[in-house]
Amino acid sequence: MTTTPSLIAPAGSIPEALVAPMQALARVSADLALTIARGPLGGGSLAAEVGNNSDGDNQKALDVMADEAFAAALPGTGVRWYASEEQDDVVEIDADGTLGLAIDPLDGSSNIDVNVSIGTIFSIRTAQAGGAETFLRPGREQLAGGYVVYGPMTALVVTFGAGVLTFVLDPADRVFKPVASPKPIPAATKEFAINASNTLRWEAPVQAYVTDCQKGEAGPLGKNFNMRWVASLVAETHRILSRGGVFLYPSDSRKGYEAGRLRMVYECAPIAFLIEQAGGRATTGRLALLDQVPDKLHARTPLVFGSTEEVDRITAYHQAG
Ligand SMILES: O=P(O)(O)OC[C@H]1O[C@](O)(COP(=O)(O)O)[C@@H](O)[C@@H]1O
Ligand SMILES: [Mg+2]
Ligand SMILES: [Mg+2]
Repeated sequence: MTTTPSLIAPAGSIPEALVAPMQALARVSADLALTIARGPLGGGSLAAEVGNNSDGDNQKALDVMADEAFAAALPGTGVRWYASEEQDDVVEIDADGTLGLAIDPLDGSSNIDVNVSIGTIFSIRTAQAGGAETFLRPGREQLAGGYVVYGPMTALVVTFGAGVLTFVLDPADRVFKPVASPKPIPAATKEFAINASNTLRWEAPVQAYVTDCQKGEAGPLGKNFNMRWVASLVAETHRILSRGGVFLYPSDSRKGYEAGRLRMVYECAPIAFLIEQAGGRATTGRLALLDQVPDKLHARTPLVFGSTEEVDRITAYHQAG
């Protein structure tokens, strides 16, 4: 029996061992895109609070639905270990699988009920003998890193370590089809993204950098900046891949935010992999993000990424501070 592919990729563009998991990810994402587009027509609220995950975040109905759908699609695709934002521990799928898949099944949960872009972020690694040891490794070892953004169009963007591939979901037949990837991220930018409600809680170097951006042409950076904050990491990443920019989610003094908000294994590492492959840079504010090793599955890390000139400037502010 042949099944219709959910992802049409140029021949040879996906490493052989990753074709089956990529098809599974694409199939579930296409289903999720339909569920998201139908909103309340599906019956019940996709944003209804249904529990808490191990990180203490509220789980919305769509968080749980997406997690269950991705986990259910993986048997037979070569995946041994499944690590999800919505699961306390790594789950074993197929004992003879050779891959580990880490996932943020639904990113940007606070935007589910306001009809703003949300997404899925995924990372594929070589399976080790144990679940935790598969993922507690430098992001540089990833075999694939990518996301799906459910926005005005649904797009899947992925790297296998040799550039960036972009696919758009065709609503006519619900298949992801290849499109040209944007040009490399421009080195210079005049656009930053940060949750400015935390200004007074940031460390001094971040406060100093954002203040200097706000000073505009008259300040030390000598240019007027624009600001964006979507509160969906996938949407911010898609914008920065499309036209450049710099994103910061630094640590702050709120309880639990000592290492920022975003999780290394299934949010920051795959995004950093994509950004580097697109010619940008990703750091913790101080160090290259892909060289850091998380100490636990849901470990958080400060994240700065985007156009190289601004990311490097932010590193310099940290070194000076
Ligand atoms: O609530 P804040 O500070 O705006 O944080 C927004 C950030 O949190 C996230 O929503 C976290 O992801 P989840 O929705 O998967 O927990 C990111 O997508 C986004 O960048
Ligand atoms: Mg997320
Ligand atoms: Mg999530």
